[in-house]
Amino acid sequence: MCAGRWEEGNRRAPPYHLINTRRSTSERGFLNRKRILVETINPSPSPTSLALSILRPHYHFIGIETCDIDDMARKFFVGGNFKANGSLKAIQTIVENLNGAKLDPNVEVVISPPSLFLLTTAEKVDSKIKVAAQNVFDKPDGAWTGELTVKMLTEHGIEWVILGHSERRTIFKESSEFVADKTKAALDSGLNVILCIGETLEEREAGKTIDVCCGQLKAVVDKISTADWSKVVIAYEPVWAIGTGKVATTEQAQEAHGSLREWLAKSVSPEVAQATRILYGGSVNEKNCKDLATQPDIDGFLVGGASLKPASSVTITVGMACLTYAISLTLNSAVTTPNSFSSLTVPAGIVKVSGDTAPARAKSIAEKLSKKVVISSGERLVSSRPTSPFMCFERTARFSRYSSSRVVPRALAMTFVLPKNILLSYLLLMRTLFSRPFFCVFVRLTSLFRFDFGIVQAVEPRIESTTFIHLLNTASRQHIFKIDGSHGYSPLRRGGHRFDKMLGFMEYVQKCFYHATKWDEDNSYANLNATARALLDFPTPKGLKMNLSSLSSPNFATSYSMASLGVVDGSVSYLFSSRPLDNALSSGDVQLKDAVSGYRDLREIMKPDDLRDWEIWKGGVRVDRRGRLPHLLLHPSTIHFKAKDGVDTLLYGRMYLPASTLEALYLRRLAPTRQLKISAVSNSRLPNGGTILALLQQDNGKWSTEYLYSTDVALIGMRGLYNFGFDPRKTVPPVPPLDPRKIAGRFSAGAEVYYGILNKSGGMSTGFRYSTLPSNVGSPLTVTLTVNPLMGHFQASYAVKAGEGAVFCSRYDFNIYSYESDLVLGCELWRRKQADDAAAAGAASGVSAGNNTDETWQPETTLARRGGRDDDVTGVLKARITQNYNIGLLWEGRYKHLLFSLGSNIDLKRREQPFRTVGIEVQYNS
Ligand SMILES: O=C[C@H](O)COP(=O)(O)O
Repeated sequence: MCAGRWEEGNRRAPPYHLINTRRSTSERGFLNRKRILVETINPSPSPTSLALSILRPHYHFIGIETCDIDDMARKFFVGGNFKANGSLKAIQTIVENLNGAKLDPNVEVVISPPSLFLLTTAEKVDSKIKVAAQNVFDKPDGAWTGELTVKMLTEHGIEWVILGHSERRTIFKESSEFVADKTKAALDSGLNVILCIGETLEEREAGKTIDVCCGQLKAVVDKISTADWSKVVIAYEPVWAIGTGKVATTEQAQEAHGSLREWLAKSVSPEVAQATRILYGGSVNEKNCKDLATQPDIDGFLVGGASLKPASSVTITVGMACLTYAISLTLNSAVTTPNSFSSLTVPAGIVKVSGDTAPARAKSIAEKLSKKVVISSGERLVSSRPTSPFMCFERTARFSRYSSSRVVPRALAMTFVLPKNILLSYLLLMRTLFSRPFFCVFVRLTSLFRFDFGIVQAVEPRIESTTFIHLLNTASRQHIFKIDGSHGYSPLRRGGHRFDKMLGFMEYVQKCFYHATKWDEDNSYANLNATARALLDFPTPKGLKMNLSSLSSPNFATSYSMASLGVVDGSVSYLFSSRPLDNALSSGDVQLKDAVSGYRDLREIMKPDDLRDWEIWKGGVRVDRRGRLPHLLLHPSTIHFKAKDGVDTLLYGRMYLPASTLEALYLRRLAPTRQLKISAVSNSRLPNGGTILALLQQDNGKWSTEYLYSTDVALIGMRGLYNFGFDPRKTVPPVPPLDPRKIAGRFSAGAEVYYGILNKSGGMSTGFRYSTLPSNVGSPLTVTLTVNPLMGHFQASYAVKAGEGAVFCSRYDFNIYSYESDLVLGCELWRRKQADDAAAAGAASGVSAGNNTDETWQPETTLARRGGRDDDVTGVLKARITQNYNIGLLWEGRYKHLLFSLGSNIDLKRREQPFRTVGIEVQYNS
């Protein structure tokens, strides 16, 4: 069988079934429908990356990420429509704020000032932000008093125009035909169009929402070509929601967007429907955008009022008197611990709060920061209490809780003990290190008398300066959640895998390849959290999907998939393996435990094959190239290399239809301890047309390393994992304890660093795992702790196999700067056939035995005692619940020769419509 038989060597059979090869590694994303590769990066110490981390806190380098190409291909879009508001000065301020803000590069931002300010805005605004006119006429230059022509716009670098806004339709009586004419004129001259549509309240109440919106669209569809749609963004703006503060509910908006996309698929083409961005507009603000941004068919926002509003946050300055000193006696132990900043005393701290916040709120924030404040003059608030710099920063961090901004300073403290007992400490505020130089230095001269000199420059944690920027970043962050399906602040959560439901056939075949070539996926830093991911992050199917696959020869597999979610689409994939995959089984025979991801039982690390074991000699002559050097010494004519004897290679390709996306994977075992993976995705709608990612993996049992290069932002990275305990290369594995009170387990530690050359962004994370081994007599468990020191993220997970058929898992995330936390609980329950012995036991106790195909939820102890087998599993139920009362349910099982995944996502907070998604996937593999 493919999975679970690692008891090679002198290990005795484990007390429970091994499922360690159940999940595949990074390339598994290639095997799922409509996915693309996204390298992810972690927060990092450089200014750009810190900003990035604020905007994209979940991005992480660990491995190839995959996501629905539908989602990713439609770049998130946020437009700001200032309407007829704002003075030149106000608009300049907005532009300056936007220029200075760290905006997510994955979001397209367009602002639309009144026409009088178009040129100034276009001139001043950073090139990453585009400018839109709020209207344009459909005729060339001429006698059109009060109008702007398309030529005027294009000649002055204005790339966008808003057309069909409800205010123009209702107040200025613009008909849908006129809007369509203007759209055509704009597109013909190269402008991009934000095309607004929307229904009135009466129309909605009359159930005419979709008819009205589609009618408005139809006028445009009739006039422009299919190709023109690549330059159109639709903004769905219910008239009753515009400027009223009455935002459409998430369900209302998603329903309308989904229907519009369906209509586009029918009326224009499925490709246009997939590619066209549909924005929502109408009383969007930084709070309500969160949920809206997570909807599958909402690709951004057109923001009115909130695009002009200043943020309700404040700027805080934390500082101390420029030069202060304190003398504290050794006896004053309360403030003198040699290795802590608490020993650094400063007589006075100054907390300055300023900004657009009302003075009362500023005062209340200041009071929270420093319990007792004295207002000395104006807006300056002086703490009357002596305080340490660390306390100040701690309070600044706490301050973020009271601010609407999520930006918090990040402090890094370092202490050096110099000769002669001089203690030098300094504290850096990472976030402001480069943009606003900040440092403080404290020197302690002796251990007897403490002279603490402190110099602290003023610190101004930069806070997102307008509601629009805040909204923009919040929305893009949420959109990323939608793409990666993860929540919280886990450095490893996104690592490698996202789709941990039943494996597609191609994934399964790849796993068989790993097993056949003895590659241990779990001995990798990328898979440190694999158990918690499999148990808590499993996705649930949406709509109907069918897969038909076949391993037509031991070396060659094909797979076809069809899905129906709005529009019908599918994919064709081929896989070639130089190693015959005799261990791959059809859907009727495969053990469910091999086809479903779940708790990952680590196997004992093993000594890798010797390189010489891989050499093939015939008649005293080497005939393959797997050895070290000898073949180089041979004359080429004496080497009779045969592909089938060569290094093991796996080739995989997939084409998605109708979206013309190609995926490819090249996997090559270079040596018993080394593997090369090159993966690529190509799609014209992706940045640069796609991505290539190369990964060189080294695993010698005791430790493993991986080196990565991606063409996307020229990302380079490295990660490693070290296993404590015995070294399989030097000693034999320790004898497993027979005493059930003793635990047989393994402790591993790892880290990763990475750097994006093009975006000058890097980062790191570190993690630990303790997991029991197959030889453990008691309940298997896995505990992990992962830390992103720069971002202050901690994640702890705990999974325990309460028996053969039940696993429970919990995961807790915490951010020490923002105080955000996230708790997820989950379980999986395996359903098994009744065994003969159970039936016999039933008969012996006088109970009718029944036949042995009866199924039941078995108590673990019973199963363990009778030695449950992998092949008696008939289904698995997975469930998880988050602290926000989001529930995921997934049942995976087999009916005759078909494998089923049936799942649903339930949001208990939405009482009116708790079922967010429902779906089923069916697989037949032969
Ligand atoms: O173009 C923007 C829309 O009219 C939305 O305006 P609003 O956000 O002020 O409701």
